[in-house]
Amino acid sequence: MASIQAAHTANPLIQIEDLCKSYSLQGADGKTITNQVLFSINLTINQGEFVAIMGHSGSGKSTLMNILGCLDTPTSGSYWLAGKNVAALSGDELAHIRNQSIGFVFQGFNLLKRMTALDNVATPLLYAGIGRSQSRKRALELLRRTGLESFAMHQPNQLSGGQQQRVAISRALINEPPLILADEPTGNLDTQTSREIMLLFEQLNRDQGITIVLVTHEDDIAAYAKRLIRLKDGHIILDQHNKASETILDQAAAGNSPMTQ
Ligand SMILES: Nc1ncnc2c1ncn2[C@@H]1O[C@H](COP(=O)(O)OP(=O)(O)OP(=O)(O)O)[C@@H](O)[C@H]1O
Repeated sequence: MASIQAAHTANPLIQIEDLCKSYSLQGADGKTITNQVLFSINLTINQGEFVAIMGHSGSGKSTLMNILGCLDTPTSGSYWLAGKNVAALSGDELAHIRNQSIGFVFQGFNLLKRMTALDNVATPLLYAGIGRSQSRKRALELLRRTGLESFAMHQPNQLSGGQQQRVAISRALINEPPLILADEPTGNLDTQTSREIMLLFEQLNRDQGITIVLVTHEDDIAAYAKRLIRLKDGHIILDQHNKASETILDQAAAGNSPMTQ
């Protein structure tokens, strides 16, 4: 297996050691079946990295992302996020870390249907106890940055898929998290809109140093990430610098500005 982990020793944001995950299910005969999904995963992701996780359906990508997002717990092994041992955190501390340290972006956008774009973006701040007017002010700033200021009062069904995903990305950014976890973020989008969303991630990574970890099935989406990890049957079988991202970076440097498209 090719590995670039040794090259990334400074400022680890994610450190996983010997992590395993199994699910126990009850079979038709009533007996318990154990399904091991992740096998002895070792992974370090430093602050500022842009990582794509690839692999066939069922290889364990979402399971790994759920653990990275503190939405699920490993069966064994350790996970340190920003220097904190996740297993030692209480429920409240986990909720706090999810709210403050991680921005989530999903394939289905996961916006609240009856709320405006503005209120969708402001929601994590409201949960964090910030007042409504301050939250909305900050949400509007984020929508401006993602090119959606004039759509602030639209509800999700009045927005295109790409616009909805920009709202979701604005929401993910509102607490200025060091980490964005994106699970198939372009899975519901056409090619051109996918490209715009990926350039937006690339810009956030380059200009603000936000660490981005995304799951994708598609090579042309993974091409934006600087590091490529491939899972197979719950094992990391490849972990390497992604040369394809250099071409994309050249194109971005040539003046593509997804924030205003
Ligand atoms: N909550 C669960 N209970 C039991 N088994 C589960 C659970 N979640 C996932 N699995 C199993 O774990 C394996 C990996 O699933 P996972 O969703 O992580 O794969 P994936 O690589 O994300 O697949 P896809 O690309 O189709 O989304 C599958 O065999 C799945 O059935």
